[in-house]
Amino acid sequence: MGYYLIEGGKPISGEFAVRGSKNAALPILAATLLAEDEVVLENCPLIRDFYLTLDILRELGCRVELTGRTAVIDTRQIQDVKIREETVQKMRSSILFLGALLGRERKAILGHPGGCAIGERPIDIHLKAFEKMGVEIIEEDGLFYCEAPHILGYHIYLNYPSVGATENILLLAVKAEGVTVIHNAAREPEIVALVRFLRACGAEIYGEGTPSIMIEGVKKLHGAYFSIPFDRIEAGTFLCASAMTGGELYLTGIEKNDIETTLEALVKTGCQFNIEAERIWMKPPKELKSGFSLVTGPFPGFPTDMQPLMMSLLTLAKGTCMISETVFEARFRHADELCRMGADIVIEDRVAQIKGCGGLHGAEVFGRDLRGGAALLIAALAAEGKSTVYGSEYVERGYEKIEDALSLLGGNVRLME
Ligand SMILES: CC(=O)N[C@H]1[C@@H](OP(=O)(O)OP(=O)(O)OC[C@H]2O[C@@H](n3ccc(=O)[nH]c3=O)[C@H](O)[C@@H]2O)O[C@H](CO)[C@@H](O)[C@@H]1O
Ligand SMILES: C=C(OP(=O)(O)O)C(=O)O
Repeated sequence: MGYYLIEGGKPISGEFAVRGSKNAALPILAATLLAEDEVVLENCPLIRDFYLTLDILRELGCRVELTGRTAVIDTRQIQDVKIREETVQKMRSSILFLGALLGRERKAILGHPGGCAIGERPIDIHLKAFEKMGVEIIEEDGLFYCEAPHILGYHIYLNYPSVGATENILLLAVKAEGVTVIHNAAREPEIVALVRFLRACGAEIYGEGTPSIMIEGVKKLHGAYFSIPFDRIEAGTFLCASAMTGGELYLTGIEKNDIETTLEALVKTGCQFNIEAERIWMKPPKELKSGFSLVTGPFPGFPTDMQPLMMSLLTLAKGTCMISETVFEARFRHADELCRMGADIVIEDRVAQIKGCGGLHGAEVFGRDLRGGAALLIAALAAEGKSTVYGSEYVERGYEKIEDALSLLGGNVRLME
């Protein structure tokens, strides 16, 4: 198990150019399977999940070249329709290969996806929609054997605006016969990014970013050039790190509409902002304020992925704050670890009450998922003394060399493999 060694107490300040989004890049990589020509992706995030997804494409027989942040992917020579169990276990987004492989090859074999243990995370919404669109699914020994001789457009009503299910249906529907409409679709910026990519490849899609997305199936998609948009969770993580440590931060490469709820929460803590279209400057107050409630929810609600980071920050804010986690039922595992650093957090079911503790101290703590690990890392930066944060392998799934980025901004963080 890798870990971070952190010496706290130094402000995180300066300029940071936000990198490409994990949650936009991964579905787009799956979508490259649908393009029957070369795809060029710019601004790729060099993170563990990205490399793992490139490996899936290679294992399927695709040609993949990565130079700097530019990936060139040619899926014309695809030879396989099965994703290895080991890979599927490591990453939630591997489920998106189901829609993409079915769209391309009419067949797919894949197990139940793993990923961060933040809840049960069933895939019933994906499978139900697929069946309605003509996919035959047989589950045997933990594997889903899927076949779709004919993919049929359909009106799909999601009982929850699942991000993954909306993406998977999009991947299948672009190659369906006829029109598909997704009702109660997810509206996250990552859905918009996937649609823009598919459209660049020749797909006919309307309504992304709204609860109704209409897709007119096409016979073939072509290659495209596309730049991965910024990672709104990385941006929020660095803002929280600076706010907690009393540093001023200048973020570039962002789109402010995509991180509005995070900015609103930070404003409530007393942070001041100067916001331009693609840049943000933030100055934290001398003392962070609390006394409000946060409820996570589907976009445009407060993002569940930011919840652990915001909880970390609120441990230092004067007053009491309540956070309700409505998206994932087991996403508070970082709270106990924050308490080991001196935080005052009480959890009851899916609500956390966080009282400002006046200051954190260094400790040995365990990150058990991606954002939970990052939350501990930023808490350690703000704590007095030395900390060890275990679980770097989770953090590396979604943050590119976070230890280097934070060190360049004045933090004292080392990754020990
Ligand atoms: C790779 C990626 O993009 N991951 C993001 C994606 O995950 P993911 O796509 O897994 O999240 P979903 O929106 O699907 O899940 C939201 C909720 O719906 C439930 N659900 C989902 C599907 C289903 O078939 N049945 C079901 O019950 C889940 O258990 C969860 O409670 O969106 C989440 C919510 O914004 C983010 O936290 C993740 O970072
Ligand atoms: C939960 C996350 O990712 P995944 O869905 O890939 O597990 C995340 O990015 O915070």
